Amino acid sequence: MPSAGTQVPVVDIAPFRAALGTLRSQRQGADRGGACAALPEDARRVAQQWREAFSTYGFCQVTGHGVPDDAIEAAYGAARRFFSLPAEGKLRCDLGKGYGFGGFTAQGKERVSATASEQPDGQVLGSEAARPPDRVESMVVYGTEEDLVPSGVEGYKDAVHGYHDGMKQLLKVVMALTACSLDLDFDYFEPFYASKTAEGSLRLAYYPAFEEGQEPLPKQLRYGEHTDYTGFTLLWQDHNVAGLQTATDLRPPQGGLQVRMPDGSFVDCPPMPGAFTVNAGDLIQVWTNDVFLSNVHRVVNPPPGDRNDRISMVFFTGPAADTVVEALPTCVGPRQPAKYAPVTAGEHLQKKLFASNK
Ligand SMILES: O=C(O)CCC(=O)C(=O)O
Ligand SMILES: [Fe+2]
Repeated sequence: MPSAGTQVPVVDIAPFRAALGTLRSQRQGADRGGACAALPEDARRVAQQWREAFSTYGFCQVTGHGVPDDAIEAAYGAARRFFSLPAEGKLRCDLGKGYGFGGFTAQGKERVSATASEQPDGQVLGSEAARPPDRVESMVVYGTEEDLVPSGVEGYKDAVHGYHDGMKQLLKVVMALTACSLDLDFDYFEPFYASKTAEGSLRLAYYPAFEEGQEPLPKQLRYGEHTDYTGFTLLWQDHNVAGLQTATDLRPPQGGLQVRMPDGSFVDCPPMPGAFTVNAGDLIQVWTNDVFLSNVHRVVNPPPGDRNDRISMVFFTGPAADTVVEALPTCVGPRQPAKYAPVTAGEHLQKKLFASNK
């Protein structure tokens, strides 16, 4: 049996990224259709690996993504400086609306496990859903001029907006790859993601260290069991133990992400050098009629005595709020009936956020 942590597959998307430019230039003026079939062998193999990863795990580690290290470092540094502010400095960015509506959310407000009973397949996670609030602080960034900019955090705005732009670029590749892996035209999803109401929010997450004598509440986790609510999530996991404080040194803290395996067990999904962890959210599962899974995951506490904190940069994506998400044409057929009622993207997200802030 492979050791824990090796089970979320790795996909190097570089060959697909290289081919995508050619596809785009061919598309201009060319007849529609068949664009993905024209991909070179190595890029088609990436699309196949992508489909396998999301069908089995709903997760993969993405290398060859093209996001520059310095953009990651800059955002990570800004996040660390923000979360190191005294509480008053952070609370000045709290809009008082709870998690998911911009700005800062302090510990004790969000209880993500309360959303888990509303998975698209109706499955309930039982007593796990009754966990106390998560041991996390969050700062949400939309990449617009409306974003709250904390005072006293040098370079914050440029760094987080630069990172947000980088994530939008990567998302374009992710959606083209998804389209090709589902036998759709590479630009199939573009209209859904072009709108201002498309989901594209960056959650900077801070999981404080457990200092001497501090214990979690009974059953409390850093972030409880849940599925992500919308499209793909592009996650940069902390590569560090506290003290190193750069984004890319690989000394993964213990007490991180775990992903549910097909047999129901949870395995560690530690950061890997230079990789983004990518997972599919509920709307992708509905869109693909279960071809891609929106899989359950959580962030566990570090072992007793481990004094490390943890920072994640979590980019949530999804189609425009008014998109009615229903089974894609290549994911239904006489022997593959649609399993879900159509869902409106914005309504689904609001329902989940409401449940998480109870
Ligand atoms: O911090 C992490 O590694 C994962 C966070 C997560 O699952 C989420 O924000 O939805
Ligand atoms: Fe998540």
